[in-house]
Amino acid sequence: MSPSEQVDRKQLRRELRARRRALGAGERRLAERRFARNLRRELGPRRARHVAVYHAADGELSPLPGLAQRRFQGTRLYLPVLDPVYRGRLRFHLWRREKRLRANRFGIGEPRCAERARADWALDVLLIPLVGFDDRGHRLGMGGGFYDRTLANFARRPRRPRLVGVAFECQRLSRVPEAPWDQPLDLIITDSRN
Ligand SMILES: Nc1nc2c(c(=O)[nH]1)N(C=O)[C@@H](CNc1ccc(C(=O)N[C@@H](CCC(=O)O)C(=O)O)cc1)CN2
Ligand SMILES: Nc1ncnc2c1ncn2[C@@H]1O[C@H](COP(=O)(O)OP(=O)(O)OP(=O)(O)O)[C@@H](O)[C@H]1O
Repeated sequence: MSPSEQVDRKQLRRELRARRRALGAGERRLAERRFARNLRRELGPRRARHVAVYHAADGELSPLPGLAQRRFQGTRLYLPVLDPVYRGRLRFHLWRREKRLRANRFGIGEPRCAERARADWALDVLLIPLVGFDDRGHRLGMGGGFYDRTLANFARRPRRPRLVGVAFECQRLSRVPEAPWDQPLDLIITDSRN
């Protein structure tokens, strides 16, 4: 990746984050409904017992209405937690809805570390919040490299979750300038209307 592409990434990230934050409440509700339908359709009938989600922040599309559907009734949900030991890495802890979350250093809610964790490779589906994406499955995230490091691990594993990016259609780009460490996603699910 050339230095100018690095600048592009930063600039793109800023613009796309502003774009998703600018969506109004009505647009968001509609987008979440469409996402719910697309999620059901795209995941197909295969059972997903252990699904990592995220606690929507910074204008992100909330995946929760999608996961409240009947199809996900026995599904356990996990949230990313900034690893207190391995800096820059994520752990996935069980999200029990009756328990209060705790804000991490970015102000995003996390389960307490006492909640059960599941090894990332043993999840069935990993929902990844995207800042930008393109048709080839390349993604732009918040820039901390947290998901990058998680994804890099899967290359050496026989078992891994389905890697599913989540974004609004307005975050689609013709091409994400790719970084050498980028791992393409299996699937990107948006609020597309059909
Ligand atoms: N909902 C949600 N949870 C998530 C992520 C995410 O993208 N969405 N993450 C995905 O990685 C991890 C957190 N990563 C983050 C990386 C950067 C910033 C951020 O706001 N950066 C500031 C400057 C940060 C600072 O140094 O204080 C910024 O860009 O303005 C936030 C979260 C784990 N949890
Ligand atoms: N496998 C890895 N191991 C160590 N560091 C990594 C790895 N992958 C990426 N990084 C570092 O993480 C930083 C952020 O990467 P990048 O710009 O690709 O973020 P991003 O596309 O926004 O993704 P993310 O959602 O993971 O933050 C980079 O500076 C990079 O050096």
